[in-house]
Amino acid sequence: MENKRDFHYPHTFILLGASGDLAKKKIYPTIWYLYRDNLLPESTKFVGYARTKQTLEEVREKCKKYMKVRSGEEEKFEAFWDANSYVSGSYDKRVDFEFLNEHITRFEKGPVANRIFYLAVPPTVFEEVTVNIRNACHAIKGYTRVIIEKPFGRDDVSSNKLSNHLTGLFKEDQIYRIDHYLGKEMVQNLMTIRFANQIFNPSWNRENIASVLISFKEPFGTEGRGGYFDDFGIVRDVMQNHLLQILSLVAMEKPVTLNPNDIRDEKVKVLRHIPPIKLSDILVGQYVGNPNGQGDEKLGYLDDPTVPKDSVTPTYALAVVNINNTRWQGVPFILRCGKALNERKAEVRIQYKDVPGDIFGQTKRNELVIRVQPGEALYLKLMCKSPGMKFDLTETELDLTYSLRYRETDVPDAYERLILDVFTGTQMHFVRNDELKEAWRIFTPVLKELEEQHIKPVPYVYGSRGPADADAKLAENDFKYSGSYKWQKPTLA
Ligand SMILES: NC(=O)C1=CN([C@@H]2O[C@H](COP(=O)(O)OP(=O)(O)OC[C@H]3O[C@@H](n4cnc5c(N)ncnc54)[C@H](OP(=O)(O)O)[C@@H]3O)[C@@H](O)[C@H]2O)C=CC1
Ligand SMILES: O=C1O[C@H](COP(=O)(O)O)[C@@H](O)[C@H](O)[C@H]1O
Repeated sequence: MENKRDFHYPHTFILLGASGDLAKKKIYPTIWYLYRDNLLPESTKFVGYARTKQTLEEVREKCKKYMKVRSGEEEKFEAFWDANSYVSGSYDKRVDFEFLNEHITRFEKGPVANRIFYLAVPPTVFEEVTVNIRNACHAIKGYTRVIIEKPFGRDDVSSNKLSNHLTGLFKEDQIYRIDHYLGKEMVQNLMTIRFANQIFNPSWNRENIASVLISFKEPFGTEGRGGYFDDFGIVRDVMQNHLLQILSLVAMEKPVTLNPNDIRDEKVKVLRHIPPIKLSDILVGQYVGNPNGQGDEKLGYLDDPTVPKDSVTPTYALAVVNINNTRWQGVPFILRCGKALNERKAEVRIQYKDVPGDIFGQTKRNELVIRVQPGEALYLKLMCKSPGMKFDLTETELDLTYSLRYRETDVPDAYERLILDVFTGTQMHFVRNDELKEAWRIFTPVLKELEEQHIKPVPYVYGSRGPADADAKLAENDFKYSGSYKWQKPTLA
């Protein structure tokens, strides 16, 4: 791991695919915020690289609307762009990468100089780019780290092939596989909630917990990205990575230490207890247009011109995952994700069992909700005596809403944390090769069955809560919804 004291050496951050969507919407803004907040080594230079022939001014112009510059920050913003340069070249020609290498070398005065490559490139050019980095751009007087974005393959075979390819070029401690959900505040909080609170730890098991629901909902469809999406579908896009990562943090045993490898050892261990998902344990859906909706809501997935008319790619999926170990045997972990739904939401719901011997005759289950987004919150739904002269029960909550409790603190964006982690050399929040292998072992068979049998997803209307059958599947898996809980939003004092 790099020491803080090494931060005065030259660092170059090379963004491959600098002309693309991810670069302009996410990566350039992120490196600007890190630079603005003085979080990066002082002498860091940024190099954009892509096939498009363009000037740095043009790159800057394209990123403009995605980068926030507050009043008083204008000078710093100019300094940021002064530290940037852009090189155009192909992805497959070594000579172009040799030119890139010469370009980077100019910034590398002194005995040590480090390089970080961010691969914001399509999977089709991934192999040649990594070979060219290894052969022509590897640092000779410092570290070389590569950040890679999903998709990490599309099944076990292609993912293994990619892993073997990378293993032939880089050591595991040079590879940073991004799952940006691991950079989200409440996902990072899962370990603290579990292991720094004696109140939760003893009840975190099959004796007390009935079911766990991990949800991701988005209120928009594929928005013209259907061409990419159709090849992957929601299971590969969200469930196999983001939701499974959350599951492993919710279900794993306590790691021996906070060392990244100890944590990832535990994540792998719990994944190894999960058998591959069966076809009977998954429900898939695809959105159709809402005739009463506005604008895009009128359009179904198949109306996207980049999607084949007979596509059976799921835009919604609910899967029941079993963990066959002492802690969790028999507790359904329900993963649920979908596009074009009624709201934006990502959350974990830990639903406790019914109170045995209910003397009140009306108790509802406790539920611990960890809301990842929007608006980070942790709330525990519980029963209380109705205040006043009555002796009946009321459903209420212990509520930790971040925007109220931590008014002065800005929650950083996931990419900011993760890119900074790469500079400091901490791999705790990155996906290790063996985690990835387990994830594909769990999902590949069912994905194959869905695709080989051409299973038609259940239609659901754009803007709805998803296929009607999904709630029945939740109920079958010991997730109880009473509909009686009412939240009273606190008002600001
Ligand atoms: N700190 C905070 O900000 C807090 C906010 N709240 C808010 O209060 C509101 C209610 O709280 P919530 O925890 O959602 O509790 P509820 O018991 O009201 O709802 C739980 C969830 O059940 C799902 N649901 C709705 N209908 C059904 C159904 N027929 N079968 C199965 N599931 C169903 C909904 O999610 P889905 O559509 O995803 O299935 C819903 O969000 C929410 O908006 C919540 O954000 C509550 C407490 C604290
Ligand atoms: O990885 C992905 O995540 C986004 C959702 O990310 P969020 O941080 O906005 O929740 C999703 O839209 C996209 O399809 C998927 O590839």
